[in-house]
Amino acid sequence: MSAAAPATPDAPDAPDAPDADMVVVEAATKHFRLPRRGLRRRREHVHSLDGVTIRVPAGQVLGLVGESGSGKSTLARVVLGLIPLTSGRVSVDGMDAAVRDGAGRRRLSRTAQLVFQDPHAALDPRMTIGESMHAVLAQHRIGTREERAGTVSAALAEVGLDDGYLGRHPGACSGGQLQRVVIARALLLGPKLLICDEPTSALDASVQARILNLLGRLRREHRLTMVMISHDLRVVRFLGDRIAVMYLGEIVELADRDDLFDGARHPYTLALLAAASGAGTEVTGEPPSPIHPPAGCRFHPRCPLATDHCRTEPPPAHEVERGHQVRCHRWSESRAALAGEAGAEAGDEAAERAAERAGKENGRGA
Ligand SMILES: Nc1ncnc2c1ncn2[C@@H]1O[C@H](COP(=O)(O)OP(=O)(O)OP(=O)(O)O)[C@@H](O)[C@H]1O
Repeated sequence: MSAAAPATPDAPDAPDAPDADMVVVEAATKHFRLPRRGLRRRREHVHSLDGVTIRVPAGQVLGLVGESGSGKSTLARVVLGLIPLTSGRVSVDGMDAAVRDGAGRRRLSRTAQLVFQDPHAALDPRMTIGESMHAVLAQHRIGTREERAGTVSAALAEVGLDDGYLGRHPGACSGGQLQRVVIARALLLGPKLLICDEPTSALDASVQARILNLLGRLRREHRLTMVMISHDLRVVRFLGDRIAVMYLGEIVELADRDDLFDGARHPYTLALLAAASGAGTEVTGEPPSPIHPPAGCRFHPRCPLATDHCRTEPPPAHEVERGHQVRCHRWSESRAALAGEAGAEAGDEAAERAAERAGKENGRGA
């Protein structure tokens, strides 16, 4: 948890009752083939996504959290249809995300837009902000020149920027201003789904909170469905209605926000929560290779509760409560077992401190 805490933003209201699924991901697997190296005959693959199944109802915000390399961005890219799946299926607002023809691609990009981490990389430094925004509408053949100008100004106004920004180049703007421009540009086509991939992690702490508040307001006003990707639990907690925790290409825990934050069951989620609250350390050990994922439960080499069963049998997704799924064999005892362990560790530390104190006192007495 290296990012600074956003200042307390105004909590967004819950959306109206969601009706249909905006995003449906069914058994999505993405293995990137690596180039052949040396004398090795077999091609190796990076297991970036393995059997991910998830739905995002219209109007909901899904928070997607997990450490670097867990597959969050890959999931975003397959939902946007930017990369093909190895197997499985993804649909957005009823459209197959694997669509390849031009008209289908345009329809998908009008429906689903991406806001990613680095706004400097998202905008062409040679174009003014006005030109970058006009280009999106022109590409989709939307409106006359005058109509486009009105649409661009309105989009900028929505994110709190005036027409003075139209003639500026990205280099003349701050990171926060540019992220507003990127968000305004994403809204130009009237999307139903906004995928935000670490939208605040490149920004200063004070700016982070303002951008999160902005996204919360836009989500309400436009009834947007969102996927909010972050390694920072505070970000997904602020905006997410449901939270999915990813580890090495799999969703290991999925629950409504409060159920996850108050009743997590997966040892990986519990370690993330403990680290975020300062009550524990970061998850120990290196993440294992995504080229040769561990047998059984993928988390077992780093899990304090792992048994032989965990080392050999991949856990299914257990529905531990309505809407709360956990991929862990030991879900029923994990909270108590890990609390016991944290307690034991705290006890050990206290004992060590007491021994140290006793040692010093003895030293003084001698
Ligand atoms: N084009 C690619 N070719 C090979 N491997 C890739 C490719 N894109 C991603 N990967 C690998 O897929 C795995 C998942 O990457 P991904 O970027 O989805 O993770 P992430 O959770 O978004 O991480 P981060 O927070 O660092 O962006 C990683 O091991 C990554 O190295």
